[in-house]
Amino acid sequence: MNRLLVLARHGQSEWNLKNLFTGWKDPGLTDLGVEEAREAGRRLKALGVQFDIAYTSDLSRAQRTCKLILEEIGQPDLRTIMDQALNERDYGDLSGLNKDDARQRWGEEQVHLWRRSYDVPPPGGESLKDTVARVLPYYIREILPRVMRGERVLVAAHGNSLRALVMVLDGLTQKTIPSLELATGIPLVYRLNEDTTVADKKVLEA
Ligand SMILES: O=C(O)[C@@H](CO)OP(=O)(O)O
Repeated sequence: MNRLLVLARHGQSEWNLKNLFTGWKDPGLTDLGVEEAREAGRRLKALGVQFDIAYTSDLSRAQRTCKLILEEIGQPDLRTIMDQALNERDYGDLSGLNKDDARQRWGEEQVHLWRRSYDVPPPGGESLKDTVARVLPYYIREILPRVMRGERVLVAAHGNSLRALVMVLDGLTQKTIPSLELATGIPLVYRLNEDTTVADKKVLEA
């Protein structure tokens, strides 16, 4: 049985380009972001990947990425479920601030803790731990049962909502999660075992 799960971070957004904390704000993709999403689709197509269902967040950068991938693999009308549970980590009061300005103001170390630690929430926002607590139940309830039934599932979402999932899938710890970075538009192709653990993982880099 296939048990195929593909995770794809959206392509570059307008706010990625401007180096702004984004979170639940809703900027669109840049031209490069559109190209990255198409390229993700082309790499999946080269592997012969087809999906039975797609999941994306409530935010347009992930939705557009999802659509572009599906167009490239020739499944533009595939059933796609959008849910806020897959949204980016909420950056709270940092949303809209420039990341370099934030480093100037609060220091490199504090900003790194907000961005990459497991359990330090940015003011008014979600830590990765909070994001795991939001994303994981949705994965277990909605997505995983489909994968276990042999449905081939695409999840197009965000840097930190996908870090939350990858942390669980790859068995990363609070110590190892800070070094995990997910590049825009690079699909992670997982095949799962019967017991829901990871049988195989491919990162579709250039
Ligand atoms: O701004 C954000 O929402 C995220 C993803 O772009 O940023 P970071 O990589 O700093 O967590």
